[in-house]
Amino acid sequence: MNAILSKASIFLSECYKELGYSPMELESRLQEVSREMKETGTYTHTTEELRHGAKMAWRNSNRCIGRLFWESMHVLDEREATTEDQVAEALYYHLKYATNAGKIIPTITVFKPVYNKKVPVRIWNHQLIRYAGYENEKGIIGDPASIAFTKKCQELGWQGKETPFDILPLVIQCDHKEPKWFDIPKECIVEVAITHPTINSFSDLKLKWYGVPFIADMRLEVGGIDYVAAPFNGWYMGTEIGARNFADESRYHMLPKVAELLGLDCRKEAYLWRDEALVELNRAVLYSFKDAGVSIVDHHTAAKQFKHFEEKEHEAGRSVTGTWSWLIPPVSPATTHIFHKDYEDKVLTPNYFYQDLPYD
Ligand code: HEM
Ligand SMILES: N=C(Nc1cccc(CNC[C@@H]2CCCN2)c1)c1cccs1
Repeated sequence: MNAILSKASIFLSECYKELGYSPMELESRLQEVSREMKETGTYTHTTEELRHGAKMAWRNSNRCIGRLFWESMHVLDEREATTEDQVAEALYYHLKYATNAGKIIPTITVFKPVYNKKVPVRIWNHQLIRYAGYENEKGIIGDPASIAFTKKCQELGWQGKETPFDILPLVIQCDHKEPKWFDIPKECIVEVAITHPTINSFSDLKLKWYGVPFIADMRLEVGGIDYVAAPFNGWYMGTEIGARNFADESRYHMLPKVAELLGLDCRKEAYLWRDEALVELNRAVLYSFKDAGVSIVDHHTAAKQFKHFEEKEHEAGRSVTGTWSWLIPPVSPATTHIFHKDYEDKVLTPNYFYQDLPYD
């Protein structure tokens, strides 16, 4: 218990200082928290503490290149939601609010935290919106990264259409019971068809992707409290879709098909046909999102924004921690300043952490 108390006082001291409270106000809050700890073995964040804690956690996310905007995140406090239906409704609201018809608003919804090892809410999805993956004797349909979770959804009674872009259901578990699944209303989902600015035959690839990434499986830790259901969204950096989701051999494996469409000579690696296909695919992703009015950032602009974040943090007297190998983009990494410096990969809290899958 006093482990939580020390984490709480460290968090509250930093949080209250950043919010401009006086030492007196901090002191009285610390006494209130220690009283609640004695009575209940835990303590409850005020909405303001939760709001600032979630933003600090983003600011401390070492692998995130998008941290410049950490203070602007919208925090939806859904700690009162206790049933699967209430959680599903809160998620529908988050999906619509954050999508904002394409002008994406970075948002997090925070559900009731763990207490005495009891887990009130757990979301089984990796991302709230993601495509299904099916594997049969003839091969794979859809996103290979989703094969295991898709099987889980089918065991729970969900049935997909077995197209390459079936949107998976929300899977919500309350109080360690059997999880419930919910189809996402179509008004909560924006998708972008991938076309190319100059190569018209690009649409023959019939590629599309969902507009907004909502990470649903990470644990938000604030002052010793574990929020294991706290889905958050931002906007995509183009390379995530163009250089990984569409390009990886273990994902949609599109480079050979793009190269063929471009009429590239693929007989020798030294012709750099992979690289040429990659650039055209990433150019198409950025062009299509822009044309559809859905927020996205290219990796050069994102790196410049990260540079600005570093400068702002320095002015605030905080040192920037980071994971270099995740911060450099997968396309043309050495063209960014990030590649040419190193970052201390120290894990601060509040932060977002991986957690064990809630299913086997
Ligand atoms: C606003 C636009 C944002 C952009 C463009 C952005 C960009 C990125 C990118 C490109 C990655 C690497 C992902 C990968 O390679 O799989 C990443 C990682 C991460 N981002 Fe951001 N991000 C944004 C907002 C956010 C927000 C709002 C949060 C949380 C509040 C966040 C927390 C994280 C975390 C925790 C990781 C590491 C994930 C992991 O370890 O798998 N980011 N971000
Ligand atoms: N742009 C985004 N990308 C992002 C951020 C965090 C985590 C992820 C997913 N990372 C895991 C994947 C799967 C293996 C390697 N990458 C994507 C955002 C997602 C949610 C808020 S911003």
